[in-house]
Amino acid sequence: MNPLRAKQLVIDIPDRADGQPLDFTVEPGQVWGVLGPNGAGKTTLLHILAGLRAPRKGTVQLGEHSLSELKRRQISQQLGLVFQDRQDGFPATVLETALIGRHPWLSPWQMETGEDERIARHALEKLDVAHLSDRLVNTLSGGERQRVAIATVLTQAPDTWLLDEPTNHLDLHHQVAVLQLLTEQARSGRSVFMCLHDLNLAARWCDHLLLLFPNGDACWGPAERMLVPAALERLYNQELLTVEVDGAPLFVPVKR
Ligand SMILES: Nc1ncnc2c1ncn2[C@@H]1O[C@H](COP(=O)(O)OP(=O)(O)OP(=O)(O)O)[C@@H](O)[C@H]1O
Repeated sequence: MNPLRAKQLVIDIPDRADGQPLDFTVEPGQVWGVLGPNGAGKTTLLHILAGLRAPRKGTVQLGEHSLSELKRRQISQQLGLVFQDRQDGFPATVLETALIGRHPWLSPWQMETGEDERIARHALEKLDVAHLSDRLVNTLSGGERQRVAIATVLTQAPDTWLLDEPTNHLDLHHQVAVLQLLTEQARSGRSVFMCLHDLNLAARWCDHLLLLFPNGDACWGPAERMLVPAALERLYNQELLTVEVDGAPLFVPVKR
């Protein structure tokens, strides 16, 4: 598996100074969380790492190659992206949507095989949406649609998962199930890099964290080194109480 590297990367946020260039490597087996307030640049960073947007400065590498040297197909065989928002203009069923995940592995105009359908159906089962296989995606609830998006990337089977708020719209049980699935992906040698708004989910499930500040400052590293209450209070401009539960810190906003 090729590690994903950000090398001296500056996110291009209009009217913002360069700030701290990002220089980190997402290694196989790691689960990274990106934390930051609204507008800090989390989604933009994810799109840069997926090669969908150019950075202001620096490069993104998959193994020894920069993304700009790789064909889109090579990238999509290695990187999968779960978007924050999606438009369902095209009327497709849940199964047809999951099967889109096989496209990086098919030649142009090649039809999906029985094996592709088996992989897609298995992914739909893992995300608890197999019973919806024949439904049009635009008839699904927000949480069901989110689980289909994750199932589509599971069908794609990339080495590196990029996810923009994967727990959005999910009830507590499905939040935990998705984070458990991502943990299993990392344990099997893949890697996960996700934006999260829930600090406590990040503290519990991520082994590495990247804190993105609105002025372009940033810091990253092993989660236990990043979960410093003073830094998190500065990040969110919010006073926090910290308690320890089940061996992990729990952050609670101070109520005035
Ligand atoms: N095309 C654009 N034109 C102008 N400004 C943009 C554009 N795209 C993004 N921005 C701005 O860049 C900043 C970063 O946006 P981004 O979506 O990456 O933030 P985020 O950290 O993901 O925020 P959120 O937590 O709200 O999802 C925001 O202030 C946004 O308004």
